[in-house]
Amino acid sequence: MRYAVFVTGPAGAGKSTFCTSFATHLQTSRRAAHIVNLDPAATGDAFEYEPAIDIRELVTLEDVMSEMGMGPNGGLVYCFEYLLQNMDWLEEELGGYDNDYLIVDCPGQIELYTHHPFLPSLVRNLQRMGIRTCAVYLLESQFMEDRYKFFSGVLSAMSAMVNLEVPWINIMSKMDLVSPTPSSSSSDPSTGPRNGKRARRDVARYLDPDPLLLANARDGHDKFRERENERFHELNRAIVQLIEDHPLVSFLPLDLSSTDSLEVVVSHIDLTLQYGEDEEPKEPHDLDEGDFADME
Ligand SMILES: Nc1nc2c(ncn2[C@@H]2O[C@H](COP(=O)(O)OP(=O)(O)OP(=O)(O)O)[C@@H](O)[C@H]2O)c(=O)[nH]1
Repeated sequence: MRYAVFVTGPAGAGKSTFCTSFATHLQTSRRAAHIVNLDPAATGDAFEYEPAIDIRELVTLEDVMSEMGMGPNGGLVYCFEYLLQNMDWLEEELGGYDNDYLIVDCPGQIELYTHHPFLPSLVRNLQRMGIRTCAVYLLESQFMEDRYKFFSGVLSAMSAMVNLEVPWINIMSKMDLVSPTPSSSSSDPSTGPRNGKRARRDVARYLDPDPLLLANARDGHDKFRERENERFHELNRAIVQLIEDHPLVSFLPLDLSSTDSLEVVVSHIDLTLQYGEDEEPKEPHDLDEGDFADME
């Protein structure tokens, strides 16, 4: 069985950094893991790793823009259309990997996840090749600094989940930027960040989104908006109702400075992919010395 994890999320959410840490973690556990770069616009020095499969070997955004006279957004769409027309290229690239874990680093343009058909088509192609797939969606912890920004992040995660229709995990990345202790400067966890960082104690309301954060908007900025636009307030109430009625979105915290945190995320991904469930138990004569290394 081969496995593929699509690592998605907005630009700068930490996708490439997570892919590197994830792959390193699996390799340390003696599991075959490879990174697939799906961003045709990635620049050479964007990677800390050498991707095993790289869309840029098929098509690059730079070439499309210069040869087809397209802009960056149209060019990206063209690159994905081109990939889908050349699935035999991908199938051949994937041919060399058996019983492996493929970590697919996706571009940061969220329209690719929320309404374009490319990723769903790509996932269906991988499933046809017998590759079990799931997706993770990274939202960075700075999204918790502003409730409106946070809820737009929640809605984009929901929209991407609905579009992709594969087993799915939401991750709150860059949790190392969140302060471990609450500040005494404010007693209201629904207001903005304190001293530039949000206390972890408040974070639970974001990891398992509490719609009241949005309903109980109280700071000056919110009052201004309420006064200015009652319809905006009605829209908020409708969003709160939607999130309450469909509690699909919760977030796993990811702090890459903690191995335990990464391990929890990896074990959730394994569970979602049902990793290893189809493997035959090894016969004693199939075992090699390395299989006993962990037992020493
Ligand atoms: N503090 C902190 N910074 C991080 C973490 N992960 C990534 N970063 C930083 O955030 C920036 C963006 O990280 P990337 O991994 O390139 O993010 P990305 O989602 O792949 O970005 P795009 O490919 O542009 O969409 C870089 O400066 C990273 O060093 C993290 O866990 N903690």
